[in-house]
Amino acid sequence: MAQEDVFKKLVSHCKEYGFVFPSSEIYDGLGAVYDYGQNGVELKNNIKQYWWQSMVLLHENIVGIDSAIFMHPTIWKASGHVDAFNDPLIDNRDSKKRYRADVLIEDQIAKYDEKINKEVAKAAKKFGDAFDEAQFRSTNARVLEHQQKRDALHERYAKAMNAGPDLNELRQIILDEEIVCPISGTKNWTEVRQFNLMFSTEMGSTADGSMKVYLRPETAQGIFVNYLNVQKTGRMKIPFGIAQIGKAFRNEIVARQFIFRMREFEQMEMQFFVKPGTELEWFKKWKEIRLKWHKALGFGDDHYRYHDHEKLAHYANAATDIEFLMPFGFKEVEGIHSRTNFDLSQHEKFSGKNIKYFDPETNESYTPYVIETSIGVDRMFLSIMSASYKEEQLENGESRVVLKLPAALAPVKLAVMPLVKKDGLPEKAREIIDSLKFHFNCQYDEKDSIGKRYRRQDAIGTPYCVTVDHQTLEDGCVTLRDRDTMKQERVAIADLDRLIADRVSITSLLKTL
Ligand SMILES: Nc1ncnc2c1ncn2[C@@H]1O[C@H](COP(=O)(O)OP(=O)(O)OP(=O)(O)O)[C@@H](O)[C@H]1O
Repeated sequence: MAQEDVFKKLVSHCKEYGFVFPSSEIYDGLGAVYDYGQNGVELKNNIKQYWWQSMVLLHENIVGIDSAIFMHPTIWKASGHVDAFNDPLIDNRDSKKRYRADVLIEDQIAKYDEKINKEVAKAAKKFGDAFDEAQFRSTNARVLEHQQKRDALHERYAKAMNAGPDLNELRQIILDEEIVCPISGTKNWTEVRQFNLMFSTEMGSTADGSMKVYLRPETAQGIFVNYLNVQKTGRMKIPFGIAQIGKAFRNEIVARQFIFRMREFEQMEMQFFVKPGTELEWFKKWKEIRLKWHKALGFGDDHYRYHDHEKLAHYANAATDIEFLMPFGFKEVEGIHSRTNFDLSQHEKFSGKNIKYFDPETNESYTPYVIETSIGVDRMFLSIMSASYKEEQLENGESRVVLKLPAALAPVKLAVMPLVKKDGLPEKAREIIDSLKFHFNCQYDEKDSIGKRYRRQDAIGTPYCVTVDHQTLEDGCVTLRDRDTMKQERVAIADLDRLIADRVSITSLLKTL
């Protein structure tokens, strides 16, 4: 099945099974804003717990905070967001649609790649085993032509972006490449303008004199302005980290690909404060720690890659993304940045307060350097859903949709089902739930045939199902069914907790780190 179709199916599955709903749906939705349903919120909470515990439980020098969304507006001046948190925007005069100029050009670069890959696939089909891909790429005239065009475009684009970006040049590239609007099909483009991504609102009544405040576009600044509070009250010694999970808001120009790019989303960020000069060593360590965290979910190492940044933001001296293989290609899910002492120095300058760290061992004061790990909860959610969604053909000719979620992240861990709705079986099933519900999330289900009930649980990723039958009342045993193997075994009710609790706990994942 084409990857685009898989993605469409995933989006409708998310809605049909209570994972993600478009926001304000009965009012026709709100662009790039989504709500999480009964299963989505459980999965999301489990992802957050996995991240939080891996940070604050496993590292004695990392603690958490929860700072407010509203912050003093000067913070965003100091951080550079007021002046420089922009995307280059271009409108098509005919469709009245708005695009990111950089994205239009990046899509054009991807089109050359598609053309090259098509030529390669065609030749592979033609020559079969005798096909030498490397030689074909370096000798085929059509491939060489596409490669040349792509590389020239890439170079010109990189130069334009490095220059600030150069808005006239971005527009010229769009014109020269004859990029058309996907809606109107025309090249009737406006000038390219800078567009600030922060949402703003007014705080206080106008009579008192209101103040323009921003909805935070990242959670990190709440950590920077509190770092000394935490350091002093927690008696933290460098190196130490502060973790935070919270909402962030960006008025994205082009919001597409479902929950990949949203206007309201959630971030899990950790800022690690280190001694100047040691930051690149810590950057390397955090790159490794974070990739291990992702890989522990068991989707396969081929789903991940680093993308080291060649072009660095002015405040960074190293940066990499962890990319995940989504149905629409490798995409960033997490950024790891060595942010130097830029943010803390800026806050020192703009606030006029001394926020240097005093090192009791060396008796020196200095502004720490910072390594940041920053991951989007919603993007992580999408990556997990897309890697877990499977359509399987069964031996008996039937098919099933199953979410092979890591058991520790699954919304429901165990479904308990009485074979029939009588003879005391429902009561027995509820008794089992009552004894297990304090340890993990159980669901009672008595409607429809057992087969249908299994399919419903497969579709939401429930790793285990238990069936209570007449024999249960006599021997205290139930049938335990495994989601992935679909194998069934007879086990004693008394053993259920021992068999399941460990495998479905976040702790089981943390122990592999
Ligand atoms: N609009 C968004 N919707 C959902 N998640 C987002 C959004 N913007 C950023 N994130 C998440 O927050 C993480 C850290 O934010 P960061 O500012 O480094 O992203 P970014 O480099 O601006 O992302 P992108 O290049 O995709 O816009 C990203 O890796 C991503 O997982």
